[in-house]
Amino acid sequence: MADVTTMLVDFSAYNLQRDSPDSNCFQKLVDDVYLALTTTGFLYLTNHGIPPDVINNAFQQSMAFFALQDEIKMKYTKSDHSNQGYVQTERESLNPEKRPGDYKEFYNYVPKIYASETEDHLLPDIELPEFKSSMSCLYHKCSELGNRILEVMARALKLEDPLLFVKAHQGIGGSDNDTTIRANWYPPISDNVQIKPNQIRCGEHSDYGSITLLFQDNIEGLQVQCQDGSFVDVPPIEGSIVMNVADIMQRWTADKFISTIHRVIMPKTEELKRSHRQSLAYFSHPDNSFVVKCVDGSDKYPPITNDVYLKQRFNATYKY
Ligand SMILES: O=C(O)CCC(=O)C(=O)O
Ligand SMILES: [Fe+2]
Repeated sequence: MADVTTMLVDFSAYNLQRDSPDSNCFQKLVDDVYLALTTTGFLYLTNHGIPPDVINNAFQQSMAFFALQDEIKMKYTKSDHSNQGYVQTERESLNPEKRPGDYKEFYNYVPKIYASETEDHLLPDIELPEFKSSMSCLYHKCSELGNRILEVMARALKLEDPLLFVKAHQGIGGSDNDTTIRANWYPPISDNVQIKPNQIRCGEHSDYGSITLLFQDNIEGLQVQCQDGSFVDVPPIEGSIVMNVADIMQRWTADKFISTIHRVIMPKTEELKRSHRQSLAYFSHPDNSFVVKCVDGSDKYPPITNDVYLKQRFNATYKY
């Protein structure tokens, strides 16, 4: 299985520049998505229609945030009862049994405003007045594209209601939905940095939500696991988005679509060690109160609300 590569899927037939699908090539898109998501669970989306400026601005603002002094970044630290904010190196352990904390920093952006508690104080508006608007712009483009992908996925499974997945995500951006953009920053491994045994940039894990859209910079490191346990590279391809199935979607589809383990390894060469790496991950979630039931009508997994499922998963991941 070690020669498995991640499929390239051309999204032109339903990209954000179109009002409706292109009937000439839509079925090919549906078939390609079915093939990729039932085999590796990962694909590269090309011709998706998110403007490059939107992506570049979010990358630039995210880099400007990580370049701030530590004391400033710490003002924006994520608390343990919410999802927004900054998390410093080693605080997240994605593979706690086998590895020390991940050698990465990240910032989670969630646009929702809680009724009782606003989280605006966790946005770096003073230092970076354009941070919020650039994250928000990418978030909304990803939501639009995400809806189209979810529709294609439902059509691939020939669901009676092709908008079932889309309807389950209608609260994105509001208080009943945890869809998040995570800006990841992997610092360079300079000579004065002590890397612990088995420490890597991002430990082996699968994502928790429905689907993930991942924007990589031009630095390699992402790998996905094959069925035989080995890992293969998912190198950056300029202009593409890496899309993957996450855990609640695997459960929802009674294991038809596969949520695959992935990781980000330490740089292999001296030159890469001196480079930092950035990625932006859009983690899409169904609404918290939505009851996820197997779409094939089976009882392979009992129905569960998304918020109960998420709580179980988050509790295992953070060190406080
Ligand atoms: O940085 C990457 O390429 C992957 C990050 C990732 O898998 C995650 O944040 O869940
Ligand atoms: Fe991930």
